[in-house]
Amino acid sequence: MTLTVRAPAKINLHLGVGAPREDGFHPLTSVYQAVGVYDDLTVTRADGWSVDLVVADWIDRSHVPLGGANIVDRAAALLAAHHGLVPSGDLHIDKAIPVAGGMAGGSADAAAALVALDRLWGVETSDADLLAIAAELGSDVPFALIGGTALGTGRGEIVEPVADHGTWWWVLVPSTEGMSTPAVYRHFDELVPDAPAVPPMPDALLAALDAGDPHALAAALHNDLQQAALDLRPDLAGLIDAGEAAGALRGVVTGSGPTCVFLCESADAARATAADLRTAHDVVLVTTGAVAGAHPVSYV
Ligand SMILES: C[C@@](CO)(OP(=O)(O)O)[C@H](O)COP(=O)(O)OP(=O)(O)OC[C@H]1O[C@@H](n2ccc(N)nc2=O)[C@H](O)[C@@H]1O
Ligand SMILES: Nc1ncnc2c1ncn2[C@@H]1O[C@H](COP(=O)(O)OP(=O)(O)O)[C@@H](O)[C@H]1O
Repeated sequence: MTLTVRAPAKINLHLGVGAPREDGFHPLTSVYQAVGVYDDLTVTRADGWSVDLVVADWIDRSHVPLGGANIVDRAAALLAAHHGLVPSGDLHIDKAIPVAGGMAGGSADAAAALVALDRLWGVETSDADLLAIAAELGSDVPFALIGGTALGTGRGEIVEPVADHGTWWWVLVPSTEGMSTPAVYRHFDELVPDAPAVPPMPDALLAALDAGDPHALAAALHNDLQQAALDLRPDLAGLIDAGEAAGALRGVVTGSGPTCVFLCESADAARATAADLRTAHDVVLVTTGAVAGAHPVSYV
């Protein structure tokens, strides 16, 4: 039996960050959207356990740990332990989500592994248990399971879908060099020593999503980590200006960066913005959101 599960990248339409909790995590008010850039995970029955990887030609394979240190190894171990099993299977990752790019590629792989191994092992984990295991793996993993557009609270792991009546056109510009999420949060703490205990709700953004209005959404996009990311990567400010000058309604850093995402008014506007940005950047992707969370695409 061979099963392929596809999991999407996420962007943060809103990322409100509060003061660090006692456990070191930051309380978040995040609006996630799953976009059409995917990692595919293929699992095949085997007696032992193995993980291998291929990457898109613009991704540096050496940035993805193998040999037991990949997040999919932890996903397999947690799901197996939940059912009193030992992990088994050959798992193959086909990666097109930027690594350490603020797009939750590792989280997507973890979510895909949970969905794929649940089927491979025939263990029929409940949705509630799968979400709980996902939350143990990482703050962004539950969202990768549900996809769509969702509000994330707690440390980002408590997710609920929100009304979204738009088809949103995005231009994405990843960087070849990733950024460390903990380092960006640490710099945020230096920049904003008086962050609130609970970041406020992004009411205007939620209304723009419900209305399907790209101009209102563009005006409401917000990321509390953006200044910290720009301090650590000053070149990104010029990229955001260039995307907006090329016709995007608005450009922002996604998550802890360094990927910058540009909301465009239409498919044509996205293609034109991307063409302009390609004169200076090797990798410029055009995509839409919202798309589904981790889901099987082939089963033989
Ligand atoms: C910043 C965000 C925004 O969506 O995305 P990315 O930029 O990583 O994609 C997330 O909060 C990243 O979530 P994720 O990458 O799953 O984080 P985790 O594995 O849970 O935690 C990694 C580290 O990030 C920091 N962290 C993460 C989440 C959170 N609410 N507060 C934190 O301070 C902690 O230093 C933690 O040790
Ligand atoms: N399957 C995986 N894909 C990508 N990175 C992984 C994976 N497993 C572990 N990692 C580690 O997790 C780090 C964060 O990866 P990623 O999820 O791509 O970024 P981000 O947290 O910015 O969204 C990487 O730098 C890498 O060391």
